[in-house]
Amino acid sequence: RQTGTVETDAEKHDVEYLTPISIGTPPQDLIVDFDTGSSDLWVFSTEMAAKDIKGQAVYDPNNSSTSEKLQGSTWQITYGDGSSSSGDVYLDTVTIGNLTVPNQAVEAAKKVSDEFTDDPNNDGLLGLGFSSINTVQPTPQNTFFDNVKKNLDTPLFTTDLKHGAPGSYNFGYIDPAAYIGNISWTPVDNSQGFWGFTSPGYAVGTETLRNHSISGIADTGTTLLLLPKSIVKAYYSEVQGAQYDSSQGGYVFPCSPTPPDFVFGVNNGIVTVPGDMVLYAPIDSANQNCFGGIQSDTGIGFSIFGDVALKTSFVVFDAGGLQLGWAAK
Ligand SMILES: NCc1ccc(-c2ccco2)nc1
Repeated sequence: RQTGTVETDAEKHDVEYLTPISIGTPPQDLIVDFDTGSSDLWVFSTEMAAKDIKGQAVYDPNNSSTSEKLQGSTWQITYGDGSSSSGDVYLDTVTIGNLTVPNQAVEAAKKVSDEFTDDPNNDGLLGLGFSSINTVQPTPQNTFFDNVKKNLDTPLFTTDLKHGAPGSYNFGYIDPAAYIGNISWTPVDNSQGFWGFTSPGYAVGTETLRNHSISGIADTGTTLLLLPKSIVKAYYSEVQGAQYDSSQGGYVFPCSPTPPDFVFGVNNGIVTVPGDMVLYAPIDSANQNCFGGIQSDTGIGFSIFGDVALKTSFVVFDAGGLQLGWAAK
C-alpha cells in the first residue's frame, strides 16, 4: 500500500491552483487544475486546432508507447463559470508525485472554450469528484483517485491550499504536521457526484454562530466562496462601503479597512475565513476598491465552498468514511 504527495502552486490572486502530472511513456509533463468539483481528467492535446493553444503544454498520444485509444469514446464538459471543452479518450499511464495509474482514462481535448485558451498556465483539469459524473460516453470512466485508491494505505486525499504560496495534495494519509487542533468531521452526500455537506450555521466577525443550514460542495476548482444571497447580504451589511456592483458582477468594497471575518460551522467545529481573505482582489489600479471573496450562489442550486474557504484549512476528502474533515492550520 502506498501514499503520495504533490505540490500545488497558487496562480495570481489564488484564482486557481496548478499541479504537475505526467502522462505516457516517455512521460509528458503537464500542469493541471485539480478540481474536486468535477470528475474528468482532460488535457490540451495535439488534436486541437493550433489557434486554440496559447502557451499551454499538450498531450500527444502518438508520442506515447503506452497510449491506447478508447475507440468510439468521446467527452464534453461545461463548468459553472461557462467554460467548456470536449474531445476523445485514450488510456495511458498517469503519474502524480510517486503514484502511478497504468490505465487511466486521459481525455484529449479537440476543442476548448476561450477561457481555457486564454489561461496559458493551465494545461487541463484533473477531476477529484465522484466518477458518477464523469462525462465520457458511451462508458463513463474512473477518476485518477478512484483508480489509485485501492493502492493507498487509506482511501482519502487531503488538500492544503494556501494564500499566494505553494500548497499540497496528499493521497492515502493524513499528515499530523499539516494542521493544528482537532479535525471536525461531517458526512458527505455524494448523490450529485460532488463532495457535498451541510454546514449548521455562520457568523460575521466575532458574533455567535447563527443557526442556518448551508448545503454546499467542497470545490477546489472554484475560486470564491459562493453562499446563499441572504447570508451574503448579512455579511456585506457589516462591511463599510460595500455594495453590489452589477458591472463587476458582485459585491465590491473599499480595500481598507480589513472587513470582518466570516465563520461557518462544520459539525461541532468552526472554520474562520479571515477578513483579509475576503478581500479577494483590487478592481482598480489604485487598489482602492476590492472584489469580495464571498459572493452569492444564486442560480446554482447549492453553495460552493471554493478556494477562499478551502485555503483557510487542511481538508480531508475521505472516500472510505464518506466524510469531510476540516482543521485549522
Ligand atoms: N470549476 C471547474 C473549473 C475549473 C477551471 C476553469 C477554468 C476556466 C478557465 C481556466 O480555468 N473553469 C472551471
